[in-house]
Parts: sequence; structure tokens; C-alpha cells
Amino acid sequence: MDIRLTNTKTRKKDLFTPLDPQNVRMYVCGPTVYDRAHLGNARPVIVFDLLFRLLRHVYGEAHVTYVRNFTDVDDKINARAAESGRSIGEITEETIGWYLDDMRAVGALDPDEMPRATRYIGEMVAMIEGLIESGHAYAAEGHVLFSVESYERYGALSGRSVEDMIAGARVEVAPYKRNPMDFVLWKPSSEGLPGWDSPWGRGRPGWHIECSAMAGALLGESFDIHGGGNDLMFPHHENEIAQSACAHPEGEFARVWLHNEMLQVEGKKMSKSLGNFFTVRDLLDQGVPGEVMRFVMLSIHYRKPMDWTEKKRGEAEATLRKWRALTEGVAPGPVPEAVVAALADDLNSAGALTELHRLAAEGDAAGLRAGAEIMGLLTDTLGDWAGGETVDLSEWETRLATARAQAMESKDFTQVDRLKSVLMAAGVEVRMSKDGVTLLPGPGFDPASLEALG
Ligand SMILES: Nc1ncnc2c1ncn2[C@@H]1O[C@H](COP(=O)(O)OP(=O)(O)OP(=O)(O)O)[C@@H](O)[C@H]1O
Ligand SMILES: [Zn+2]
Repeated sequence: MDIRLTNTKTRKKDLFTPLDPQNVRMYVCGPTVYDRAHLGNARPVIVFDLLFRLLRHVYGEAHVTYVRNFTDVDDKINARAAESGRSIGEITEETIGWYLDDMRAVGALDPDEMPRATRYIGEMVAMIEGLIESGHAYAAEGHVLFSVESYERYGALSGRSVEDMIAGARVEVAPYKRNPMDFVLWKPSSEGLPGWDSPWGRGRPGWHIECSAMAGALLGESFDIHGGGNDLMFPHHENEIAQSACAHPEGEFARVWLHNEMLQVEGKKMSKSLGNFFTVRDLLDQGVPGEVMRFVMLSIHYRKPMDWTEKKRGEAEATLRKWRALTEGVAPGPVPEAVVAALADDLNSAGALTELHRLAAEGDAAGLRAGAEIMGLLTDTLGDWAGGETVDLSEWETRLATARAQAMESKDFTQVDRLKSVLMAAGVEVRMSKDGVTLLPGPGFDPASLEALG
């Protein structure tokens, strides 16, 4: 099965050919851990989990290595610790636990490696020393800065000139910088802030070098895929490339760059700084199953901006209820080719869901189950969400079938019509054929109202 992916670096949908099909390697930028993940943060997790599942399907589970880091040293974490009076370790530990719980709740498999930046300080220091030696970085006033002029291809990923980037970004001007675009590899830590001894005094790493060092340590100088949200393209990913390319001139760093578009709220990126966010945990607490969040995310292509709406939630929930009812107790068959083909076409998850709808309409429960599972839907780990709310419709089926049999005799269909309208009002799809009566939870199915009717 050929996989095609839109590579930000080439701006084309390219055929994906791994460096080593025995070990396909992917790195995705993970969270800075000081707060609950908002729904926007779940988007890259779900998108790259889908790619992880597709790669495992195509190359074999043992032949894919997925690394997603935790940034556990950052000024935002320090600020949170200072304002809450809690220790940094306590905050990062707690946030990592929340993150894993919430991402598992939306059906994401754990990556193979989840490195924490603070455990790779040695690798970062070594990389920075090498960059200074080769003339790509310089130390000044306890800081070490990367010299963007030393790397000719700086800006190539986002296709912008250094001038454009300066104009578009909030560049911190500092007396110790030779060029305002130069960025920090290492900075001094004052008393009370996390710090490590280094050739430049006690300090801590800049954010960008963390990913370069962890990706290099775990995946090597050249690997296959690097992912993240498109908000990270500049400066974070440009800087990762500059550092890694200069530190390892023989390597390619990441060959394919994938960027997911943003989850938006009224046209703006959902973000902590804008305050226009709700967390995955908020939704879970409101009774929105993680699987429903996942379904909504997958209903839009990852390169398109999207919104979370109540309407999408309702439709996703109704579809999943229907599919869960259809596939209950059914073992998955072979994964339908059409589903894999849609996913292999630049992760066309919306197309894959259309295929699942088709399988459901055809009554191919084993195919539906297998196709859904490769997308991380209808899996057993996500199975309890319908929990207390599932209603056994078989009793209603019997009642309706009995009423119909009597009506055939008496030619009085009042009771049948009454039952039908009650069921339809509760959002149940009623199918009556000569072979019998089938009831399925339809869009807007409300089990509570049905129960109330007894
Ligand atoms: N609204 C969003 N939609 C999709 N992805 C997002 C959104 N906001 C952040 N991300 C992604 O979430 C991941 C974690 O990023 P990070 O922890 O830096 O969040 P963040 O950017 O600090 O969030 P915020 O912008 O709200 O402060 C990154 O891959 C980032 O691209
Ligand atoms: Zn990164």
C-alpha cells in the first residue's frame, strides 16, 4: 500500500518511502506541561495517532517508532510554580499524568517513547558545544545563541525570508544578540530557578534545542517524519532544523514535515493565551465521550481549520451509537481496503469515515468494526462510554412487532402508529420490513426520554 503525505518541506503530496521499512521513525512535538490540555492540543495527538496506526498497519507494529516529548522545563512552568506556590516537579508530574489520561481517553495509543526534556540536558549541552565549535553559535553574557546567518537555508521550511520572519514575529531584541533573529540555545538561571551546570555557567536550555536533542538521541541524525501543529512551523521547527542540520551536516534530520491546522473558536486559534479554550477534561466531565471528540476531529482533514460545535458532537454521538449497536459482539474482519486507501491518501480521514458509513449501510458489521478500529474508533478501550446510557431496544422491537402482528389481524394500526411516533420522537430509527422490525439509535437519540415512556 503506497502512502502519500503532504510534506511541508516540498509543499507537495509525495510518495512516502521510509529510510528503513524495518524501523519507520516519527517525532511529534509534545506539550509544555503546566496545565490541562485543551481540545486544540488534542488535535495533533489524534492526527498523529491516526498516522501511527496507519504506519503500524502497513509496516507492522514492531517496525514503527513514535516519539513524542514532554517539555518539562520552560518559563511558563516556572511562572505557574511561582504563582501557585507549588514545586516545579509536582506541577510537571501532575500535568503529565493528566495529559496521558486525557489523550488515552480520546483513543490515542501511547507513543513508543515519551522523553522528558530534563533527562536530556547532557545531550543538549553536547550539541550546543558542537555548534559553538563549528561557528554556528556563540556565547554571550551567560547565554548561548544560534547564529541564523550561519545557516543559509534558514526559513526554507516555511518559505519565508529572514526579513519577512522578522516582520511577522515578535523578536526579542537583546544586547547580547548579533542579529535580532538569533535565538537562544542556553540561558542563565538565577537562584531558585531550575538550572544545570554547563560550560557557560548554571543555566537551562532554550525550547527549540530540546526537540533537536531528543529527536537526535532517540531517532538518529536522519529520520522519516516530524509532526506538530502549523503554529509551530515558525520559529520552533525552523529552529529545530537549523540546529540539527548544522550539528549533523551529514544527516537529513526529518525528511517529511507534517503540520496539522488549528482547532478554532470563532475563527481564532483555540489557545491558552487567548483564553478561548475548554479542556478535554471539561468535555469528559460533561459526559462527552473521548471517542466522540476523536470522531469529530477525524471528520475534517488535518490540513483544514476546524471548529468544535454542538451539532458536530450530536451527529458524531448518534453515528457512534448506531455503529456500536451494529457491531456489538461482532469480531472485526479484514481491514477494508477502501478505508486503508483513504487513510494512505494523505490521511483522508473524512473519506475513510464515508467508507465506514457505506459499510454500515450495507450491514457489513465485521468490515465496519475493522475499518473503525484502524482509525481508533469502536475499540474496546473506548468501549464504556455508552455505559449507563445504552438502552436495550430489543424489548421495544418485540412490542412493535407484536403490535404489528395484531394490527394485521384487526386492520387497526393505531397502536403501531403510536409506538412508531414515540420511538421516532426519541430519535430511534424504525425499520419495518416483511422480515421483521429493526430499531437503531438514530441522530439525536435520547435514551432518557425513551426510558421515561417505559
Ligand atoms: N488550537 C489548536 N489546534 C490544533 N493544535 C494546537 C492548537 N493549539 C496548540 N496546538 C498544538 O498542541 C501541541 C502542544 O503545544 P503546546 O503545549 O505548545 O500548546 P500551546 O501552543 O502552548 O497552547 P496555547 O497556544 O494554547 O498556549 C502543539 O503541537 C501545538 O501545535
Ligand atoms: Zn518540537
